[in-house]
Amino acid sequence: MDPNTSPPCPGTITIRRNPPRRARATPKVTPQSFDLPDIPPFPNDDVWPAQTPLNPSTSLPKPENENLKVFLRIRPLSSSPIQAPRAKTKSAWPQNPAKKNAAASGAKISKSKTSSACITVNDSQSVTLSTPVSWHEPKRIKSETYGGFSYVFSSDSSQFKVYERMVKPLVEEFLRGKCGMLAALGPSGSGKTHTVFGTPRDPGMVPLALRHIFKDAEPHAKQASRTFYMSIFEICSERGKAEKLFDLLSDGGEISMQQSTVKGLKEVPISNTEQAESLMAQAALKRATAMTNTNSQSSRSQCIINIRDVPPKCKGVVNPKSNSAVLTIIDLAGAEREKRTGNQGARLLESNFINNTLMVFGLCLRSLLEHQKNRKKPLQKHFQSSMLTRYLRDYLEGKKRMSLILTAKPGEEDYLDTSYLLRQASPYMQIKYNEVEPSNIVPKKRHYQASSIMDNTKLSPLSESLKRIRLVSEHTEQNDKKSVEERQNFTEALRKLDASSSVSFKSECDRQLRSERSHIIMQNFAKVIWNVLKQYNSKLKVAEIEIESLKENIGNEKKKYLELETQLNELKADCICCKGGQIKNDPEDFSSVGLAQPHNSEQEVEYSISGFLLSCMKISESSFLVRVEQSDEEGPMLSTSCTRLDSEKSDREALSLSKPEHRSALDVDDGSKILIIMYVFGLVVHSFWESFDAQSLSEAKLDQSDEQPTIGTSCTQLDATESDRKISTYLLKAEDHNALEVETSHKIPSESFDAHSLSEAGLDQSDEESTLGTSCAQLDSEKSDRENSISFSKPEDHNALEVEAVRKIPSELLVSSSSTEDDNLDPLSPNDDHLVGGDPRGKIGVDISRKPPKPKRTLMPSSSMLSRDLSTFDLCDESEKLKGNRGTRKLATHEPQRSNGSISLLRMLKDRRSNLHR
Ligand SMILES: Nc1ncnc2c1ncn2[C@@H]1O[C@H](COP(=O)(O)OP(=O)(O)OP(=O)(O)O)[C@@H](O)[C@H]1O
Repeated sequence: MDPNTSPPCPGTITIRRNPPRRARATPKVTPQSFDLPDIPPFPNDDVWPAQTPLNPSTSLPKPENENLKVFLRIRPLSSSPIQAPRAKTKSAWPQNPAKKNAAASGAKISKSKTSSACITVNDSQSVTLSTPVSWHEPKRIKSETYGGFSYVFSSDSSQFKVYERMVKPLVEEFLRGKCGMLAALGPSGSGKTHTVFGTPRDPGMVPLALRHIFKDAEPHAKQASRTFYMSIFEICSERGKAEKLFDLLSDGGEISMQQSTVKGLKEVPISNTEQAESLMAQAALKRATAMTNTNSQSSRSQCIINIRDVPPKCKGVVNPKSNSAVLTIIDLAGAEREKRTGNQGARLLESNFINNTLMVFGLCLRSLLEHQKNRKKPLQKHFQSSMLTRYLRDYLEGKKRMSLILTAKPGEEDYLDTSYLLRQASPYMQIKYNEVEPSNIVPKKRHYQASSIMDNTKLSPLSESLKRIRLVSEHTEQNDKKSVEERQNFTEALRKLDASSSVSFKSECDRQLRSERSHIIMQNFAKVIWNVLKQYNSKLKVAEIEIESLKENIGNEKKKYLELETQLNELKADCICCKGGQIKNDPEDFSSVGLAQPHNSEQEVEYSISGFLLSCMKISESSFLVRVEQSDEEGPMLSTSCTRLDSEKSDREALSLSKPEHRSALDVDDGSKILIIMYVFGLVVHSFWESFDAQSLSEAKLDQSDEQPTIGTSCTQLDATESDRKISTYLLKAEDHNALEVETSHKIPSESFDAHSLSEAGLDQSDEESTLGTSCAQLDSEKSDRENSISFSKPEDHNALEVEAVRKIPSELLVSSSSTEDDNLDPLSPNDDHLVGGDPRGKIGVDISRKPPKPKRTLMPSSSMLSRDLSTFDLCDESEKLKGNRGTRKLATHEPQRSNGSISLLRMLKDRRSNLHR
C-alpha cells in the first residue's frame, strides 16, 4: 500500500448512485467459429441526408450518445458570511426554548462553516456529496457519489468553459438547423441566472451563444439573407394561483397560451450581438425578481429565451424545407425551502408556485424515463399541469433533444438542497432520444405560431390572402408562372409586414380588449362587493340600535334593582326595629308629611286615622298586604296575604304581643306578626261590632295616655243587623308606622243606619301600664248617600298597598267605632295555639312566603269559632263594669246576646291582667 495515500476511513459508506456505465468489453469472437453473413454498414447517408451546412467546415456530427445531457455546475463557495435570516415575524405560540437554543447554535455553526464544502468533484463526470460533520453520528460518515454527468463544472469553471462544453454544441446544431433546449435547474441562489445571463463583465450562456451565432452566421448572413428572431417571455404566478405569461420584449406584456403555442408573443428580429444584448438587458429589467433570504435578487418566474432562425429565402421563394430551428434557453426559478428562504405571504405563494412547476417538470421527465424503460407504462400527461411543461411538451415527451444544467451550492448548509437536486435530477440522464424528429424538417407550428408573422396573417385581410396563396403555392408546381409571381408577392408582403409595426398593433388591440374586459369584470365585482357592504352596514345599524335599547333596559333594570335594594334595606331596618321590641311613635314621621300633632281627642282620632293611613303606605312599601274580607252570605272570609321581601327569614314566625312595660302596644318580630296580630285583633273588634246592635251603638271616646302607646282602630259603617252591611275596620299602629290593614266590608244600606243609635264609645283603662285606644272616625254625618273614598296608592311601586273605604252613608249616619282592649290582656298571643296554632291551619290565612300574595283565604275553623264566639261577646257587662269603675264613659243600653266563647275570652283576658297586676 502506498504510504502516502491515507487508508479509507472505516466508517465511511460510499453510495454510488448511477455509476458511469462502462461498456463491457466485447468478447472477441473468432470469425472462423461462426459462419456469419456480411452485415452491411449502417446506412448513415440514407438516414441522415446530406444537408447544406451553413458552415461547410463544420462536419456533421454523427448521432453519438443520444441520452439527455445533464451537466452539473458547482458555484463557488460564498466568501461573505451567509446572510443571516431576516428577523422572522414573531410567532404567537410559545417556542420551545431547547429548540430556540438549538436553532441559535445551528445558526452559529452554519456561519462558522462557510468555508467547508459538502460536495467535491471526483472527475469530470462525478461528484461526492458528504453530509455535514455536525449532522452525522460520531463513527458513521456518510457520503454519496453521483456520477454519469455529461460534464461537471467545478466552482472555478469560467463561463466560457461552460459555454464551450455545454452550449456550443447546441448552438452549432442550431445553426445546422436542429432545435435545442437548455434548462438551468437548481435551488435558489445556486447560479442559474448567473449561468444563463451572466453579467456584462462575465456574460452567460445566452450572450455567448448570440455572439457565436452572429460570429458564425455573419459571413453567410448577407449571402443567405439569414435572419434571427429573439423572443423572451416569463411564466409567473398571480398571487400563487393562476399562471400568467408576460412578454419581456414588448410593452404590453401579457400574452396567452393555447395548447403549446404562445399567442401574441413578440419576436424581435436581431441582426447583431449588440442589439440582442440590449434586448436581453431590457428583458432582465422587466423580469420578476425579489429579495429572499437565499438570494438578494431571486428570480420569481420561469424565463424562456427563444432564438429562432427564419428560413432562408432562395431568390424570394420560401423553401419549406429550410432550417427553422429554435434554440431555447430556460432560466427556471429556483426550488425553495420555506425554512431557508423565510418567505411569507406573497413570496410564499410564489415559492409554492415555483416548486409546483418544478415538480411537474420533474414528473414529466420521470414519466418519460419510466416509459422508455418499460414501454408498457403509458406516458403520463403531466405536461398539462403547468404552462411551462405544456410549452416544452415536445422536449418532455422525448421528441426533441434537450440538455439540463444543474447548478449546485457547495456549502454545508446547502447540503439538503444539493442532495435533493442530485437525487432528483441525476436519473434524467438515462433518458434517450431515439425518436427525435429530424431537425431539418420544419417543426410543428405550435412553438412558433406565437411569432408575429403568424399572428399578423390572421389580423389583416392581406395576410389572410397571402396565407391562402402560400398554402396554394405549397401544392402547385413551380412551373406555374402565376404561382411564382404570387410567391414573390407573398415574400414581399412578408417583408413589409415584418418591417411594419402591425405586430405591435395586433398585440396592442389584444391588450386593450383584455384590459377592457378585466375592467368590466372588476367593475361588476366592485358592485357586488358594494352591495354586500351595504347590507352589512344596514345590519350593523340595526344591531347598534338593538344594543342601545338593551343598554337602556339594563340601566332601567339597574335602577329598579337599586330601588328594590333600598326598599329591602328599609324593610330590614324596620324589621330590626320591630325585633328590638320598641315600636316608636315618631310624630316627626307624620309631621313630615304634613300632619299636625293632635291637640284634642277629635284631633287624636284624626291623627290616628292619618297615622294609620301613613302606616298603610309604609306597609305598602314594605310589601305587606293584608286584607280581611267578610261576606255575610258565605260566612266570614279572611284573606291575608303577606309578601315578604326579606329572604333571610322564610319561616313563619309566631305572633307575639308586646310586654306591658314596653311603650309600644305590640311587640312584633316582623311585619308578618303584626299582620297576624292585627288580623286577630280585627276579628275581635269585628266580633264586638257583631255583638252590637245598630241601635245600641254609642259613641265612645277613649282617653289615651300620653305615656302609653296607642292602638288606633278605625271602624266605619257598622251595622250588625243588616246582612248586606259593609264594615271596614282599620287597625293601625301608629307608633312604628308599620300599619296593618284589616278590612271587613259589609254593604250597609243607608236606611239601616240610625243616627241616633250611633254613639261614641270609649274605654278607659284603669291600669296605667297600657291603654288600648279605639279611635272612631266620624267621617260624615251631614250629607246623605255620599261616597267617601280614601285611597292610597303608590303607582310606581308594585307592592303598594291600597287602602280604600267606600261607603254609602246616609245623612243621618254617624260613623263611630269603638273598641278598646288592653294589650296586656290580649289573649291572642302568638304562642296561643288554641287561637292560631292549634290547627296547622291556625296561622290561617297568613301566607308568609315570597310568592305573590293570594287575595283571599277562607277562615279556618278555629278562627271561625273564635269569630263566632266573639260575635256573641257581651260587652255590655264589661262596659257596665268599666262604666261603674271609671264612670267616664257610657255604653249602649242595648245588650245583645253574648256567646260563651266571647265571655270566656274576656275572662281570660281579665285573668291575665290580674296576674300581671300581681
Ligand atoms: N459561478 C458563479 N460564479 C460567481 N458568482 C456566482 C456563480 N454562480 C452564482 N453566483 C452568484 O450567486 C448569486 C446568486 O446567483 P443567481 O442569481 O444566478 O442564483 P439563481 O440560481 O438564479 O437563484 P434564483 O433561483 O433565486 O433566481 C449571484 O450574485 C451570482 O452572481
